[in-house]
Amino acid sequence: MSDSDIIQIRDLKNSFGSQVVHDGVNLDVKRGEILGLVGGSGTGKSVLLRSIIGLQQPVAGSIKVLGHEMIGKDPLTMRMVSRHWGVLFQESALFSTLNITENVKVPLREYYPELGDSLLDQIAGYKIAMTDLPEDVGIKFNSELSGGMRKRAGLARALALDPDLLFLDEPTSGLDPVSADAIDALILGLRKMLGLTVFMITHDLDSLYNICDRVAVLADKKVLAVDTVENLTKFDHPWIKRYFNGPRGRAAAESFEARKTGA
Ligand SMILES: Nc1ncnc2c1ncn2[C@@H]1O[C@H](COP(=O)(O)OP(=O)(O)OP(=O)(O)O)[C@@H](O)[C@H]1O
Repeated sequence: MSDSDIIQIRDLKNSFGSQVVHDGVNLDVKRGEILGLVGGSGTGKSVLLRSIIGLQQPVAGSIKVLGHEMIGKDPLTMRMVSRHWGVLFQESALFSTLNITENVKVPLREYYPELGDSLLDQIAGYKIAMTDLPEDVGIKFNSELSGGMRKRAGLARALALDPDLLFLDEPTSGLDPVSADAIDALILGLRKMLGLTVFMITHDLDSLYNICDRVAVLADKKVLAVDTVENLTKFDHPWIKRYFNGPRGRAAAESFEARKTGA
């Protein structure tokens, strides 16, 4: 594992009964990069994410995070390594009975039970501010927030423990284009400010062009290619061609070019 790799996956196999989802997945995620993961529906993007963060037990293979083998890990190692990552789940997964401040305090309480409530409130307030949410959001509940605000609140909780690594499951799904652009800008800003590595499942072609350093394509039960979007558009595989060179892919490419030239 090279020093620059924060995640290294080798020969990963996942199956459910007779359904093989992954059959020899290999992938390296480099420290400091934003890596996008794409693939058709049901190709196993979420199963891959769940395998990395220990919510899915693979059949075979190796997953190293920060140099620690995650498969077959003991609960203590798992707890020690998971302290270094934050996860934004697709529906943000905020606790509906807790306000946003209390949600952000959940991981803080788990890892720092000795800290007093007023200090936890301050830290939570700081994390909420980092995601550009107004201060009064802290006392609101998930049901009182817009879709974009929920994503930001989920991000605030994912940042609670000052992670090195951020896992995002479709951070812009369900958002209008302006809110999606704002979330992309926030992810870029957080990466710069905190030196994060970001592993992001997305279907959002604009996000792939605008913020991902590299994109991994999951198809045929494997990671078929990992490269810049520009290079992937030239890749000779039927799904990759359809994905990047179809009408939506071309529109995203044109919009990216227009942004670059300021048109
Ligand atoms: N706990 C489970 N039990 C049985 N099958 C599962 C389980 N979790 C996932 N699968 C199956 O594994 C396959 C991959 O699912 P996964 O959710 O990873 O797809 P995905 O690529 O994230 O899809 P989408 O883009 O539609 O969210 C699917 O066929 C799904 O039905």
